[in-house]
Amino acid sequence: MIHPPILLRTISDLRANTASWHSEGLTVGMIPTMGALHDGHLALVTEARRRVDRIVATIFVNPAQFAPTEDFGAYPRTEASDVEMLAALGVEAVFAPAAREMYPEGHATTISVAGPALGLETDFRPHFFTGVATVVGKLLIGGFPDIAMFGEKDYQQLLVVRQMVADLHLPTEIVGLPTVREADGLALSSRNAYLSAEERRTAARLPAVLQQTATAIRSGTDAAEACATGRAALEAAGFRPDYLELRNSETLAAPIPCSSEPLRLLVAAWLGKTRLIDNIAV
Ligand SMILES: Nc1ncnc2c1ncn2[C@@H]1O[C@H](COP(=O)(O)OP(=O)(O)OP(=O)(O)O)[C@@H](O)[C@H]1O
Ligand SMILES: CC(C)(CO)[C@@H](O)C(=O)[O-]
Ligand code: BAL
Repeated sequence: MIHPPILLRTISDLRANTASWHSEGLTVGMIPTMGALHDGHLALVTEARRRVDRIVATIFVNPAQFAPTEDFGAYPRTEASDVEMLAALGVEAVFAPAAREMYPEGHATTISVAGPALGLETDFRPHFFTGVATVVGKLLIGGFPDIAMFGEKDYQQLLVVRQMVADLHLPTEIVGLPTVREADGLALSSRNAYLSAEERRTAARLPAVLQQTATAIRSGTDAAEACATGRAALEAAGFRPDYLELRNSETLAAPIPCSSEPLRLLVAAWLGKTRLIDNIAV
């Protein structure tokens, strides 16, 4: 017997729900999403199920993280089927507010993060992390979950959220989980739905080039040279790369040559009208 989750539309209902769970001594996990759920999101739910007593998933296509030229209008909105998928996994509550609930008339506060937010995505989407940090901050303050789950697919976002939570002393543990991939290596992403059949075949070159570049760096090729080769391979396959860069995996600072710091290779590239991102440990 599947119990549908409670559907919450207001911050005050979100707060009342999680407060009542906490008052019963139950632990709470939050999974922030923009909906159009896939197995990557469901892996976050499954891991939360293992860790906490009650789960609230959030579904909100956050206008503040889209530039006017980006795909806010086209972003897939599939709330009814999302709620069914969450129900099947036993999620207790779904918070799906309207934009005016999150950003009422006169809203004038944003959360701006430096550190891991500098460079990479910010060079191409300068508005993005302020939008993400502001909405995630509001969600965490709205529900005060014990844990919140994020995917490594959005690796820079994960580090930005961790930085924000630490800096604002929020009492939530940020849990990062590995990227869930299709059989051919493509990272699951709601935006994959934009790809034509031919683009979808080409898209598998993105993780393949990422792997090749990581292998070259591991076997001693200079990182700048390996990344240049990787970008050229992406262009030859039909992508327009925004970046393919090696960074320190904890700070996202440029790596210090010859040090033994942990490294991450991150990529963002356009395929037709679709922008894909991915990353792997080196
Ligand atoms: N393939 C994946 N594996 C693991 N986590 C994922 C995956 N895809 C998304 N997530 C995580 O799910 C959460 C919600 O992401 P979001 O709703 O933006 O989905 P998305 O598929 O990343 O969408 P988009 O295509 O817009 O980037 C984020 O923490 C994100 O990192
Ligand atoms: C974290 C998030 C839900 C904030 O809108 C979004 O950026 C996403 O889905 O990754
Ligand atoms: N998954 C990150 C959300 C975005 O690109 O807007």
